[in-house]
Order: sequence, then C-alpha cells, then structure tokens
Amino acid sequence: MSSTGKLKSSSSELDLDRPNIEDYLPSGTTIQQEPHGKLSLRDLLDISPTLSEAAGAIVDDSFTRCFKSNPPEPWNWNVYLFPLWCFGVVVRYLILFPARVLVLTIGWIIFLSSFIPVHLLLKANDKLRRKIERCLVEMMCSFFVASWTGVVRYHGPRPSRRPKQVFVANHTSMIDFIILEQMTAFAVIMQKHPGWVGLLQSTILESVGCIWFNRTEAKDREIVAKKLRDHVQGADNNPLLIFPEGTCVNNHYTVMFKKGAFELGCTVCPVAIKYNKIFVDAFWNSRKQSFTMHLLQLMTSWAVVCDVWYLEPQSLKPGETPIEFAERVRDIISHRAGLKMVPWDGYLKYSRPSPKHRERKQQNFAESVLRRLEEK
Ligand SMILES: O=P(O)(O)OC[C@H](O)CO
Repeated sequence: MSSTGKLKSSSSELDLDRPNIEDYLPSGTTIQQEPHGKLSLRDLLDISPTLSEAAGAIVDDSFTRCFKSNPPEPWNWNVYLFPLWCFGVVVRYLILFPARVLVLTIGWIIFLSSFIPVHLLLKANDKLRRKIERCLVEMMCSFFVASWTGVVRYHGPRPSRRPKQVFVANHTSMIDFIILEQMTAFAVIMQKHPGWVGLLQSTILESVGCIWFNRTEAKDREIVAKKLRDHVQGADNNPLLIFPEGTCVNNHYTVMFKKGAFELGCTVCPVAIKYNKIFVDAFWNSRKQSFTMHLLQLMTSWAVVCDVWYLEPQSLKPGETPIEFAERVRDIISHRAGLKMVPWDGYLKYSRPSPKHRERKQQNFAESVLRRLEEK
C-alpha cells in the first residue's frame, strides 16, 4: 500500500473513532424548537466544523482514550454481593498480599545472593557468567509474575537467539517486559527511570544487554541507534526487544510505531500481548501512579491474566519503506491482540502540538467564519 493510501486509511480510522458531539448534546432540541432569536449550543457549534471538532475534543478524543485507565466493572452492587466483595478485600490484602511479599522477598534473596558473586567472581569466564546471569534474571522475573499470581498463556514458538532479529511488542506496562523476560532473557530498549527501577536498569539489567535512554534527549537517540546496530550484529547477544510505541497504551489501542526497529535491516518478530481485565487493569498510567504503586495494585488483586502471542517473523518487502513496514507489523499485532489502531504519535503525551498545526487550525476557523459572514 502506498504511503498516501496508508495515510488516508489512518485518517478515516481516526474519523471513525472521533466522538460524535451530537451524542453529548441534550436530545430532543432542534434549532426550530428554540424561541426566535435565542441561540442554542447546537447553533454555535454549527458555525464551523473546526469549532465542533474542538468541542468534541474537549468532551472526549481518541488520543486521550488511548491513555485512560479502564478498571474492571464494579460487581459489589447488591446486598448479597457486597459482603462477598468485603470478604475478598480481606483475603486479598491480609492473606494474599503478605504471602506475595514473602515470595518476592525470597526471590530477591536467592537472586542477589547468586547474582552478585557470579557477576564479581566470573569476570574471567564471560560466556559462563552471561549464561548464569541470564538464567537468574529469568528466574527473578518469574518471582515477580508469581507475586501477582500471573496467569500467562504463551502461544507460538518461543524466541530463540539468532543474529539480525528484533522482537517488537505492544506496550501496556513495564510488566510486559517482566512477562516476556521470564521466558527469554531479552535485551530491552527502554526509557531510563528514576528511583529503584533506575538502579535495577543500570546495574542488573545492563548485564543482559538492556539499553536505556532518555526520550527527551536528542543526543541519547543517536547513541541508542548506534547501540542497536551494534547489538543486532552480535550472534551471542540476547535477542533485542523493543516496544515501538515508546509509551504505555491502555491495551485497547495501539499508537504509531517508531520506525527505529524497522530500519535495522533485521527480521522483525512481532509479539502481541493482551491483558484480560477480569481482575485488574494492567495499564500503567505513569502520570498518575508510580511503578511501585502499580506493582502494589497488581499484588493486591486476585490475579493478572494475559495472553502472549509470538507471531510469524516479518521482513521488509521490496519497495516498502520502514514506516510502511512498521504500520504492517502494527496491524499484525493489533489484529492478533484485538486492539484498535489509531494514527497518533504516543510521544504527544509529553509535548504540545506544534505551532504550525495550531496555526493551520486557526486559519481554517477564521476562513469558515469569514465565509459565513460573506453569505449573510
Ligand atoms: O507510559 P510512559 O510514557 O511513562 O512509559 C513508561 C515506560 O517508560 C515504558 O516502558
């Protein structure tokens, strides 16, 4: 498909996903029913499509919807269910949670008491050290998954270590990484975090080849691009895992994939992850919640249920651009996980729309008002 074709289909997807402002207006009122000379909200919105689009965006928009938490439906709404729910709260907080903290503590003790000596004492035998460290990281991730009673179904062949391949997955939470890492020690490319997560990133995870960057630093992006190219050449390196959306999305949508993973000249292995929200919403809304609070929320829920599909590897087709390739892979992942594709750049979460875009909208609005005045 040509890039124009893709763009057209993306914008029509956006149109379909756009809220209908009519749905939010009081029903049963028409312009004719209003007393003569009195303006209704409907009249005002009728002045220009831009104005009604702006009103629609204030009420709801498909970009914000990608990053909205969707907690499970409350079910404790009657006199029989409420005591049951209270009983569940007591079990989850007073029995399950302490047991899970214990599991995690045991995991950390085993992990650190093995990882530190291996890391320090096996410096001379690099191959053996890397092998043991890989197993230990996988084991620690399994402890994390156990600490939320993770019920994960993996479908398809497990990833193997081969040169010139990169795994890409949709992204809902940093727990995606933990869920994938417990099966295969991937080298992941991720945003650098502060606090204890940052400490783990720069110590333990760096030893499995993970690469960290700060998305606001243009300099970091160049360094990461070079590290990626070097990493995929090494036959003995852990398989590379990238979340090309670059940010966590709520597992109902996929936002545009960054093209970096698709211009490395590697085979791209898509991985689709779909969480079942029966017990808890696994979306990490990092603007509202720290990762520690997110983990505590998971550890006090009944279970985290999800499906992971390792999909058929894909290569760049003749005449296909990396952007088209990224869209094709996004389509495969979204289709498998039942996610809706929206043509948004997830980084817009962190930036304001460009002045050019704003000016174009202002120009459209001014033109529509002038046209209307001339008609009178
Ligand atoms: O949802 P964000 O943008 O805070 O991204 C969080 C992590 O960096 C994703 O791994």
